[in-house]
This record gives sequence, C-alpha cells and structure tokens, in this order.
Amino acid sequence: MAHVPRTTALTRSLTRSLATLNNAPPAGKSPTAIVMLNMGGPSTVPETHDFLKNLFMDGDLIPLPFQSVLAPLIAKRRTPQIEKQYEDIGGGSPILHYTKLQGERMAALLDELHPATAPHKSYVAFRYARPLTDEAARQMKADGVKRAVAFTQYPQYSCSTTGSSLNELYRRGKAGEAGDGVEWSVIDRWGTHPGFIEAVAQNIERALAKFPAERRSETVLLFSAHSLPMSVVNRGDPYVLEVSATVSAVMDRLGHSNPYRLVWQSQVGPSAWMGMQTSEAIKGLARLGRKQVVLVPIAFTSDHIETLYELDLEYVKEGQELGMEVQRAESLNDSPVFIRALADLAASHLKDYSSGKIGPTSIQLEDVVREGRSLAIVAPDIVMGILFSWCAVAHLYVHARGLMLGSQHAKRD
Ligand SMILES: C=CC1=C(C)c2cc3[nH]c(cc4nc(cc5[nH]c(cc1n2)c(C)c5CCC(=O)O)C(CCC(=O)O)=C4C)c(C)c3C=C
Ligand SMILES: [Fe+2]
Repeated sequence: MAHVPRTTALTRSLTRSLATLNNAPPAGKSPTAIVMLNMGGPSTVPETHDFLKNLFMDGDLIPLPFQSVLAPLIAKRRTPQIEKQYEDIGGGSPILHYTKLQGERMAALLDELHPATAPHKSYVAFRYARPLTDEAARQMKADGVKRAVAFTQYPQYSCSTTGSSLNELYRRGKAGEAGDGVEWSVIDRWGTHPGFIEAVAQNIERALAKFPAERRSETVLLFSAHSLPMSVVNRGDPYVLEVSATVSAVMDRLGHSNPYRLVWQSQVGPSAWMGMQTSEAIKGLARLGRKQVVLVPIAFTSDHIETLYELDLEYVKEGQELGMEVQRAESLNDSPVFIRALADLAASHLKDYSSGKIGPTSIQLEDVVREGRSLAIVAPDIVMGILFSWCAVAHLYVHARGLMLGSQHAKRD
C-alpha cells in the first residue's frame, strides 16, 4: 500500500481491517474478484418473507426501535401483499438473473481491457436475498481470491443502500469470511459515468421513438427514482443530489430535447419522504393537458418490483385512465452499452489503483473514514442520538406501526 498516495491513517486502518494487506499474487493464480453489491430481491415468491425480514432487520436502511423484535413482525405482516406483487410480475424479482449476466459479461470484457489483473470473476453479494454477502465471501475464499473490488451496483450513493452493503461486507471481511490477506478497494458511485448516461439516453430515445415524430418533442420525460425518507435526506445523504446529477447528464446528452421532471416513487410507511411522488406528477401533468409521457427508471440498473409492478402495472395504467399515452424506457438489464460501461469503470479503477493514482476508497469515503465513522456513513451518531430520545422513540414506534399496517406506497397508505 505504500504506493497509494492519498491514504490517511484511518483509511489505512480501514483497508487493513477489511482485508490484511498483501502483495498482489502472481497473475493467473487466482481471480480478481469483482463483487457486485446490490439489495437483491426474491427470485421466487416463497423467498419473499426472508427477503423482507432481512430488509427490515437492517438498521442502516430502516432504524426501528427493538429492531430484532419488530422486524420479523413487520415482515410477516407485509409478506402476503408483497408476495402478490411478485406473483403479478411473473413469480419473482429478475435482479439475480440480470446481476449475474451483467457481472459475467463485464468480467469477460475486463480480461481484455485490463489483462494485468486477469482473470476476473464476478461475485454477486446481495444484502437481503440470496446469494447474501456471506455466501459470496465463502465462494471467494474457496477460489483463493487475493484481490477484490467491491463494486456497488447502485449508480448513486446512499448510506441506506451502498452504505449498508459496504457495512455488511466490512463485517464479513473483518471476520475473515472472504479469506485471509485479501486486498480490497471500493467503487462506491458512478452516477455520471458517460457509458451509463449513454445507455440510459439510448433507452429513452427508443421509448420516444414510439410516439409520432411530429409530437415527439412535446413528450415529458418523467425520471423516477426510489424515494428516500426526509430524515435521511436532511442528515446530508448524497443520494438526491447524485440522482439529480444523473438526470442532468442524461438531459445534456439528449440535447435537452424534451421537457422533463425528476420525481420519486415507492415510499414506504407514513413518515415524510422525498417528493414529489411519481403518481402525483402524472396526475399533475394530466391536469396541465400533457398527453405524452415517458417514465424513466433512473436509480436502479435492472428490472425489479418498482419498474415491473409500480411503473408498468400501476402508473402506466393511471396515466392511460387520465387520457395520456405513457411509455416506459426499458431498464438497463442486458444493455451491451451499459455492460461495457461497467467494464470501463472497473478497468479504470483497477488501473488507477495499481498505479497509485487512487486509494482503496473514493474521496468521499475517505472523508468519512478520516472523520472516524463507520465505513459507510450510516450516521450511527445521529441514529443513536435519536434512539435515546423518548420523543423520537415514539415517532419511530408510529413509523413501525405504519409500516406494519400500511401498504407499499404512501398513496395507498
Ligand atoms: C436506489 C434504490 C433504492 C433506495 C434508495 C431505497 C431506499 C429505501 N427502501 C426502503 C424500503 C423498502 N424497499 C423495498 C424494495 C426495494 N427497494 C429498492 C431500491 C431502493 N430502496 C428496490 C429495487 C426494491 C425492490 C427489490 C426487487 O423487487 O427486486 C422494500 C420491499 C418492498 C415493500 O415492502 O414495499 C422496502 C420495505 C427504505 C426504507 C429506503 C430508505 C431508507
Ligand atoms: Fe427500497
């Protein structure tokens, strides 16, 4: 690690505890692991309960009072409703299918783009569904991995998503589950990478092409991202800003050809979330007499319940009932442009890391580490502060109750 210039004492200690530092192994001996971090989803309907239980147990995503007691209750209560949604989208989440496909194709490209660290092998490490992080770690150990890149598959950073995955990986790495002497580095955000922007823009152009040419430029592009609780936004989480940066870059690439809005979906429970909500925006556009809309999922790279159920089955229908024509831009899924972007990102990271141009974490994460916080800015100080305030405990109780009683989206709560 002596060759890495921007390391601080804390960064060095982070890297050491995440993995014992070691010299790189001779090329060809063991694969360079590219660990694809994401939340995952139930691949089959019966896996829904365990997915929800893992999700509600995650204090980085949903801090609850008496989490280990409340989480199983909330998960049990929500399971039938969410199972029905997975049934309606064909019997499960396609996240595993696409993440595997993206990882395998990216690794093959990486062997060509950066032969110095070949062979590359992708490992899927989901936070709430199989294969979970510990499963990925065990496979890495079995493969004798010595060099690994934790590569978030969330384009934009949030402490509740990428942060949570990095914390879990840190715990597993520290416990030696991925093997001893693994040298780790992290790609934690890439929301304005030109290849990613190009892939999204191409999918928007394909959706726009479905409208008659003479009326195409009137079509409103409605970029829709998973919302975030205002409590998380207000503590400075960068997600909203980074999603906005993605939208801005896509609009630049499209030459600002169309009117557009950034809106937020999938609120859970009764507390305040980032708005405006996607469904409200559709209603508002209808009131303004807008007749054509393209819905653009912008914060997730493959299809999932929010695109296949909420956008396709709920909002497209809602728009149609209001007399609008609504198309959806495809998710990136198996887009070759997108997969090439993933490979470019990983190749530049590996190259810059080997040459000492970058350290094991991004500048942003370095700041967090320098401040002596946990790896993933889960704001433990704020959360703990809140938990010790009676007033806030009451608020969290109401929130938990709302989660138990409420349905998936605020509009139906
Ligand atoms: C960038 C994407 C996502 C952010 C940010 C995010 C934050 C976030 N989510 C919840 C609560 C739930 N999310 C649920 C499902 C779910 N969430 C995302 C993405 C983000 N979440 C996806 C892609 C999915 C679906 C997975 C799939 O189908 O494959 C659920 C479960 C469904 C439900 O019960 O409604 C919950 C709960 C919070 C609280 C939060 C921010 C703090
Ligand atoms: Fe979510």
